[in-house]
Formats: sequence, C-alpha cells, structure tokens
Amino acid sequence: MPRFAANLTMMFTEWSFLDRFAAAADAGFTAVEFLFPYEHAPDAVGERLARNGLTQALFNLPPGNWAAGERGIAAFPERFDELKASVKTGLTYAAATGVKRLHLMSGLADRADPKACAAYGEAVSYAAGALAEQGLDLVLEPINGRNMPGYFLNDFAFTQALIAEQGLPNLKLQFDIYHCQIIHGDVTMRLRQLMPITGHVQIASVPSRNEPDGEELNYPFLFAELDRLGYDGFVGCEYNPRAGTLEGLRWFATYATAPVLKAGANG
Ligand SMILES: O=C(O)[C@@H](O)C(=O)CO
Ligand SMILES: [Mg+2]
Repeated sequence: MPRFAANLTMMFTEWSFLDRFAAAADAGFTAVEFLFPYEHAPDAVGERLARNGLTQALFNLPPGNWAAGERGIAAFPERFDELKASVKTGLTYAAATGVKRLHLMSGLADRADPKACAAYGEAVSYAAGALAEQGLDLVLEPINGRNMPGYFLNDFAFTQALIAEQGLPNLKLQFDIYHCQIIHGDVTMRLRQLMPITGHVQIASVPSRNEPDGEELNYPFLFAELDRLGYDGFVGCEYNPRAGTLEGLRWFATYATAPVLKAGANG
C-alpha cells in the first residue's frame, strides 16, 4: 500500500501553514510534503513534525523569486552562486526536518539553449554532490507546460537521459503522475520503465488536479501498480481539493493507517 504524504501547499489550506501539520495528522496522514518552508524558521517546522509524529517526505530547494514568477534558477549560468547559497539554505531545513530528498527546480528557460543546458547540468551536479554529503537524494521533476509555461524541464525522456548521463546514485526522478499524463500519457508503461530511477511520486486527477478519485486516470489501478513494482517511497498528494480538504478525503479512507477524519468526512 502506498505511503501517502499530504501536500501542505495545496491541501489543508483552511489552516495556517504551521497548523496544517496537526490537521494532516488528525486526518490520518503520517507524512507530509510542501513546496517551500522558507517563510518559517527551520526549528518551527521541525517542531510541528515531531509534535504530530509526521515524516517530512519532500520539499523544494529555494526557487528564486517565486512571487515575481521565477520557478527555479538552475538553468541560469549567471546565478550559480545564488544556486550554491540556496542549496546551503535547503540543507539547513533538511537538517531540521529530517527530510531525505529535495527537489531542484530548473527555472523558465529554453531547453534548446546550450548555455541553459550546460548551466542546468552543472547545477544538478553541484546540488546532488552537496546533498550526497548529507546522505540526501536530489530529485528532478518534469513539469507540464500548461501549468508552467516555459519551464525548462518539461520532458520525462530528457530527464531520464540527464539522470543517466550524470550517473550519480543519489540523483533521481520525481515522477508526478499528473504531469506525466498531460505531457506524454502512457503512465503505467512509463512507471514500469522509470521505476529504477524514481525517488518520489506525486498524484492528482487529470485534467482538474483535484482528488485522485476519478477523471482521466484510474488511481486504484496505479496504486496497485506502484505496489507491484515494489515502490516503497512516498506518494505526495499534490492536488487542490474540489470543495474542502476534509470533505475530499473519502478516497483516502481506504488507505489511511490512522483513524481518518475526526471531522467526519468519511460519512
Ligand atoms: O508539480 C509541481 O508543480 C510541484 O511538484 C513542484 O515542485 C513545482 O511547482
Ligand atoms: Mg509535482
């Protein structure tokens, strides 16, 4: 059975960020992920995890100026020093949270630009090396161009080739099933093919990016497939609840290891 992690950037947004940890634990989750913790002190985040008995499955390294539209800085050669500082910041939060994998975003850049490709390769190599020293994995996530127009890393085959080329044991794929279905389709065959390099999985319905309980993909089949493939990592629930987080957790009741939904969404 997959180990689900509630994505606290998208789920439980009815609560303030630090209160989402307790809300997720109360709903039966034993792990969480989010995009960025950097507006909060590392110890404050670590304390909420410990207090609620939660494992931190994943978060992203600093992405540059997100509010101004940046989506990572790794593909920009002129920002390599900033990239190095951002890795240091991420590792401070990793130490406080005990997370074992971090996601490096590429940025909005042209994959046909050799300078962007070289910069990205160098940034990946640097970040993976720094994370390896702390026993952490670096994960890379292809993201579809409808949600993130102009995003550099927008193709699973390109990401697979890059990971192979780098040949670093702690460099892995963040397989977001939602993005895979939108970019390429053929999700099951791609899961089978890419499982050996997959370090993290994320889910959402397609096309709405809501609960994994309908629309284009058959998630019960895909969860069973992850089990058949021996995937023992986390599955991040990176979706926007249709009508309230708790109200949308019926799909999760089958899989929750703790009593689900003190607030009664099971009814
Ligand atoms: O799929 C996504 O959008 C995220 O996993 C992410 O890290 C960047 O937004
Ligand atoms: Mg994702």
